[in-house]
Amino acid sequence: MLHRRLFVLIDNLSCGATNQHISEYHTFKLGDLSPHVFAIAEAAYTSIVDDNINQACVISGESGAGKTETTKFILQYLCTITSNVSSWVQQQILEANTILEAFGNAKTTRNDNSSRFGKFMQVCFDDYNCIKGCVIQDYLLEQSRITFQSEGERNYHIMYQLVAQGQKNIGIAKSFHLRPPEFYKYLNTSNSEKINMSLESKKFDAVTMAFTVLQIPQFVIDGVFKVLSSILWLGNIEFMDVDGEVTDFSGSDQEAISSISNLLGLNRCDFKKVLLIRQINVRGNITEIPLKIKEAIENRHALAKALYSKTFTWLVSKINNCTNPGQDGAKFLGVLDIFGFENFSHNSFEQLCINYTNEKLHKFFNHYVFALEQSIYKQEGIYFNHVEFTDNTPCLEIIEKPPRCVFKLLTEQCHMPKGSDSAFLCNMHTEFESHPNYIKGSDRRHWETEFGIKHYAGLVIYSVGGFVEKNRDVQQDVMFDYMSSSKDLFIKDLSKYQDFQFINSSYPRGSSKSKCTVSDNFRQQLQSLIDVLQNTKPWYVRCIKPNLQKRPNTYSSSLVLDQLKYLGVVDIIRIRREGFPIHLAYKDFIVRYKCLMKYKSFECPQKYLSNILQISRMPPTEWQIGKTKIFLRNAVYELLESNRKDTIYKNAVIIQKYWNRYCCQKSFIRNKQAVLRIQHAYRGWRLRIRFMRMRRSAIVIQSRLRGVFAREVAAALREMKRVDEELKKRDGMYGQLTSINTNTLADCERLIQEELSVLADISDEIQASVKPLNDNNTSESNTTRALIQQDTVDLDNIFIFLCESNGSFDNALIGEINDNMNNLVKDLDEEIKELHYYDGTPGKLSEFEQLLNPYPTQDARQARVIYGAVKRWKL
Ligand SMILES: Nc1ncnc2c1ncn2[C@@H]1O[C@H](COP(=O)(O)OP(=O)(O)OP(=O)(O)O)[C@@H](O)[C@H]1O
Repeated sequence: MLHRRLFVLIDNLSCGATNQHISEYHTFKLGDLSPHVFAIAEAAYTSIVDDNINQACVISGESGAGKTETTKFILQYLCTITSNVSSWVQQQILEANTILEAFGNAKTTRNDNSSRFGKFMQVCFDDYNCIKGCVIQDYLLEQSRITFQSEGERNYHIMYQLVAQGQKNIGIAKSFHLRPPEFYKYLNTSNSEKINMSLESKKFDAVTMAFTVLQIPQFVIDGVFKVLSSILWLGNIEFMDVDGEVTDFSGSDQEAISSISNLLGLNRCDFKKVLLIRQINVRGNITEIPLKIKEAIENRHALAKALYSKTFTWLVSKINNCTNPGQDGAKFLGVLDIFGFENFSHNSFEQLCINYTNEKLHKFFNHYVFALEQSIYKQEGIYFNHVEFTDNTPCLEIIEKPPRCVFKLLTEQCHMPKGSDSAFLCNMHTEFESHPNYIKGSDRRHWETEFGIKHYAGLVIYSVGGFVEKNRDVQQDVMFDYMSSSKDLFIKDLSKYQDFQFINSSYPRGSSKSKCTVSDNFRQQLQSLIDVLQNTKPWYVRCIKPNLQKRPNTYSSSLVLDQLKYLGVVDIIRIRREGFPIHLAYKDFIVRYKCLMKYKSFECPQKYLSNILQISRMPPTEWQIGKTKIFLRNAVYELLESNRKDTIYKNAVIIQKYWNRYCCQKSFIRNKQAVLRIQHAYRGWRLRIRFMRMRRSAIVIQSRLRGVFAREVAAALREMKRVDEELKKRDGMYGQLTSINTNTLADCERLIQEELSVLADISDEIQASVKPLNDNNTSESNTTRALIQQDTVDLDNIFIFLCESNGSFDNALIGEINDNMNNLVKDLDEEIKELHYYDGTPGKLSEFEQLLNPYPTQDARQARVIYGAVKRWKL
């Protein structure tokens, strides 16, 4: 399926990247808003979410057009939309860029921050479409820049940053043996402008901060800076020719040698040997040959380049370790920021590799967009107007197609002991003289030093000097062997580090064929990149440089038109208009758009397809049905997509409605049940509390009542006892009265006998009422009996007695006691009165009163108490 795979054109100077911009583009379709790299990033991200296919954003354009900035915008966009809160891994991905820029970017005549390496950043996503990590693949770092920079250009940024920091901080200068920038030859090969120390020092702080975010230990960071300082010192070694065959160090070299040995933790003699002697492999025997002065200088440069490039690849692998997505990050969105097409006044091996990369990517683009497209039209038997496009296959073949191509001829020379640039050029002229994409040089005078290739973006003249040497990629194995026994842990680790991707040599060490050449490695790397891109859904971002002065809103028409032409933009607009850029298999089309049909019948797919399109009122010129696929123009596709989106939206609302209702019902029932259960439990609890309170109150009331009754009964019994004693006293009085008046006494005796008999009856009745209790419970009866038999009445015992009796006393009995007691008291009072009037003697009366009634008021009160108690009892 060819999706909306075309591109946005980025005018790099007007492209903003605030969070507001990001939120504006988020969730919007490509084309809804004005062209912006965020729209592409959004489309690619949506596609990864919807279709679950890996995506690739291929960013191209010439040097300084804004590829690196665009890459950063895409990363920033992805990091922002995939997380509300910036997570650690996203921070690490952004900071990795800071490190890569410091170590891999440099000032060129076209761009102050030119990437001198290519990179493919695969941002990996988990099943929830959140960023899980990132894998970076680097391509061909420009090594020659370490030792030499053209006019107006600079070495890699990190070199200046380190030296500037050394100027600011004495401690750092001492630890890394740093000197002012003017001291180092590798920083002064061109007349570039003066270094802004404070700016560089600030950038150095940013790099160390980025190292910290990537959790790189301090000893490793220090190790990296030691290597950089050693490289700078290497440039200052001058050598001295001894006899034309042997070289030695000059007096001024000693400081550099001791500094480098210290920094790398090497033995001084070993290091000197590396600089002055070369090892060669002759049929398995390693032979040491002293280097001539020219060779020693070249060897020193090679050593510096090898150290820097190894440190760079080590850093990339370290960053990959830190941002490794693990098992979860299966899907990825790759961002390819590769060096733009270059055509300088002096072009060398590096420019050939860079322009070869651009040719390769352009071919991929052409193949994907034009050739493949039109071959599918033919296969499917649909009618179309053939679209012509600029095919760059011949140019690519001259560079890379075996058996005879530029790279093959160059490798041949590298494998020859006496291989040279001139021999390479001669072979090229012979081989490609008649090739349409090849010219021998800018003019006849330069045929011995130059060759030209007509790239898709224009003719580039290459100076052949240094091609063989640069392609040889001298590995400096001896130096790394010595470094492996360094005292510094990082240096040791670095020396053992191998970029495993390209270790494929079967030749013995030291032989000229022992290593793949730089071009071989680079070709393999690029091929694997193309293989990865072929398995992704590509998105193209073409960066256009509007003017050469880096001014905003200034367009140099001819410059822009040239770029639009060679980037294939004009061709692509044609195919968009004339071709059918969207094609879908029948099944996919039906699955995707059947929602637009009311009646879903699948008997004849072709009929069904045309039904969908007719019902949706699509103009018939805008679509065609092939043998297995349906082909659509962009306008139809847009319309279908928009209808589909509306239908899905409406249906989604209905589904949501039902689902929400179901959820609400479910939640209501659950809440209701919960409320009932809570109510149930609460009511139970409240009733239990109320019952307990009432029971406690009842017990209190009962105990109080029982106490009251017990006290009243005890008072009654006490009163009985007192009456008994009164009777006894009266018996005594009777004898005295007899002597006064026998008749009166006889009457008195009779009356007393009657009263005694009444009291005896009461006593009998009490005994009789106590008796049933004795029969019911022997223990109870014992207590009761003991109580009754006691002379004195104890209130506690009375209470126990009442408890035991458990209400067996009849209220009537108490009433009777009360009545009898009242009667008794009343009778006694009357009797005393009678006695008083009978005698008629006041002196005797007072004696009798004192004798018979010593406590008249107390009697009356007791009687009232008993009466009151019994009355309450009855109530
Ligand atoms: N959107 C932008 N806003 C402001 N400045 C920009 C923007 N894009 C690019 N630039 C400026 O242009 C310069 C070049 O951009 P950039 O480094 O991205 O180019 P490039 O295409 O990657 O070049 P090279 O191929 O040399 O690496 C930047 O250093 C920056 O100053």
